[in-house]
Amino acid sequence: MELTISGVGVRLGGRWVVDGVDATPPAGALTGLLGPNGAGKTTLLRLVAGLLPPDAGAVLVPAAPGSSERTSSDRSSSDGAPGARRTPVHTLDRRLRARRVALLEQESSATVPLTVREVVALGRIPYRSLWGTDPDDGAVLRALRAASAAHLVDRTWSTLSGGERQRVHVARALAQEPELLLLDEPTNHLDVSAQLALLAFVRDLGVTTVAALHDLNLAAAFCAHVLVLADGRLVAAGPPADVLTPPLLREVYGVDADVLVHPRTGRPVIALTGRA
Ligand SMILES: Nc1ncnc2c1ncn2[C@@H]1O[C@H](COP(=O)(O)OP(=O)(O)OP(=O)(O)O)[C@@H](O)[C@H]1O
Repeated sequence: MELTISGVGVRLGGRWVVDGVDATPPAGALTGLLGPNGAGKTTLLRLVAGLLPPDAGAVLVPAAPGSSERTSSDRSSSDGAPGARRTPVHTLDRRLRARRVALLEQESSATVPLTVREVVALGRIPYRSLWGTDPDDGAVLRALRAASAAHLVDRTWSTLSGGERQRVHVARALAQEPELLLLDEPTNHLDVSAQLALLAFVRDLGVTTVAALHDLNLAAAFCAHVLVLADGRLVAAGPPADVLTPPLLREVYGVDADVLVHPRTGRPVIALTGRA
């Protein structure tokens, strides 16, 4: 999906928590959203998901073909699609938006008396008929397989470990079959092997994905593009090798680091040496 984040800002608690962010995450690729605690990553993901209306700017997505959605005149000549009809994501009808955009929120501690199958089926609600039937009865299992969680299908949600819950959350987001996938710290609770498997999977999915990540080396290894937030503002954007430099890491995170080049992948490897 061609996504344009255009001058987006929101005020919460009397201050701009996200402030004037302009970004165009590449379509069909994995973008990492980086920045220290409180930088505004979760808030920006909620804005991009259309769950939070912006107080400034807009998040524009292509209008669905044949829809009567409110569209803006195309302000995004930079995205190479002049004349394309675009619409602010927060104005999309909720059901339609849920078919196009999935947000994996940071884990909530809620315990629900549901099986894993039922939790993942929640992601299919936007596709259900008036009678509540899913037109694609294989979608839940496909999503569980993709998230390496098919073996959990009949388990009760409340009995799962943190890492198992995280995989099921990912499966629920995938079951929505979105054009835009937004992941808030998706590697939380996952062991190193599961972290690598998940990021390799979403990188290769071909779906425009924005993932808030704290692990700079995972971002460097898997992301095509990174956005770095600090105090609600975008301070850098581009390929990891261009963005994740020692001066940037010092400025944004207050840490000293050596940035090496991986001998096989050519990607940056960040060796933290201490607080600046
Ligand atoms: N509803 C709200 N009212 C007031 N302040 C808020 C609200 N939501 C978030 N904030 C504040 O906005 C800032 C950004 O929060 P956000 O959760 O977006 O940061 P983050 O980058 O995701 O942080 P973390 O890495 O710790 O998850 C924080 O200072 C937070 O306290």
